[in-house]
Amino acid sequence: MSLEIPFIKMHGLGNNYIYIDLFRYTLEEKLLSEVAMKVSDPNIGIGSDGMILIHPTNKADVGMRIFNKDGSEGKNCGNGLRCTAKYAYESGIVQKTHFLIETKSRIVEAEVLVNDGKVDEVTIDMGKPTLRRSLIPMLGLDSEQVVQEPFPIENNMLYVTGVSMGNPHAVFFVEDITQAPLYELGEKIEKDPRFPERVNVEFIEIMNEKEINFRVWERGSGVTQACGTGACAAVVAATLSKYIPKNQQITIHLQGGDLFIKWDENGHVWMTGEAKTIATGSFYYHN
Ligand SMILES: N[C@H](CCC[C@H](N)C(=O)O)C(=O)O
Repeated sequence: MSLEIPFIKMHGLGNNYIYIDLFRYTLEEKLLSEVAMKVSDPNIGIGSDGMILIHPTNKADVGMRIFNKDGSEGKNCGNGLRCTAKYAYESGIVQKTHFLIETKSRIVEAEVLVNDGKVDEVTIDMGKPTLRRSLIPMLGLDSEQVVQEPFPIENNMLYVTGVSMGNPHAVFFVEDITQAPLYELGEKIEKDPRFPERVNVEFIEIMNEKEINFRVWERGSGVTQACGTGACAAVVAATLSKYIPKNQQITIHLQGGDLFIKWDENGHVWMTGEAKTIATGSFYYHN
């Protein structure tokens, strides 16, 4: 079977995905995982951190599904949400600047900043973090929160803070971000049995009460330039650890650039950042 699949490649701070507009194209469910792996491949595909589907839904103005480079389906994607919002507005799927996006794990509110009909910046109300151990999910005696819990791994003693933004994150504090064991321990932590659904792994360095340095090893995609849900999880973890105050805008310095995050007094996490279009075209799928 051969398919010519129209795509849009977009990124948020270098976290790039191949987007397929299912308002205008239909792709069979059984092909999704394989197509995600194929489009993500830099040698025989287009090259990306994964694939994102922008789809009709009766639960919100637009729906978003994310697939990682390894074909696994994630349940939320902060950079993907900003790019989905940009595309939905610019393509006319929505005719308003404030609208709802459905993800696998929650419905979020998006606000696009428009200049000359183009969206360069998006703010998303990412909703409330989930902190209960069993809902992150993380194995062990259930508890309301997992904050800097000893996490022995490969002869290292790390201290893990667990946060779900609809997808699971394990946050570790380091003294110097340039020494973060991203490649040495990223995949080992991602696939550690203490995380039954695997986990996204963030190493963060607290610079001051308003700035955090950040690196990420993503579940199913490895090291990426940025992770929006991870940046939200970082602010929640730093607040729970009492390194930063609540209800203050924090600048997260990711490899690909800065995100602006605030965990407000109502418990909602807000994320503001760029969304960029790289290319459009056709992907030729064969099986
Ligand atoms: N890059 C995404 C996160 C992808 C999460 C995915 N790796 C998962 O399996 O949860 C972001 O900007 O939030």
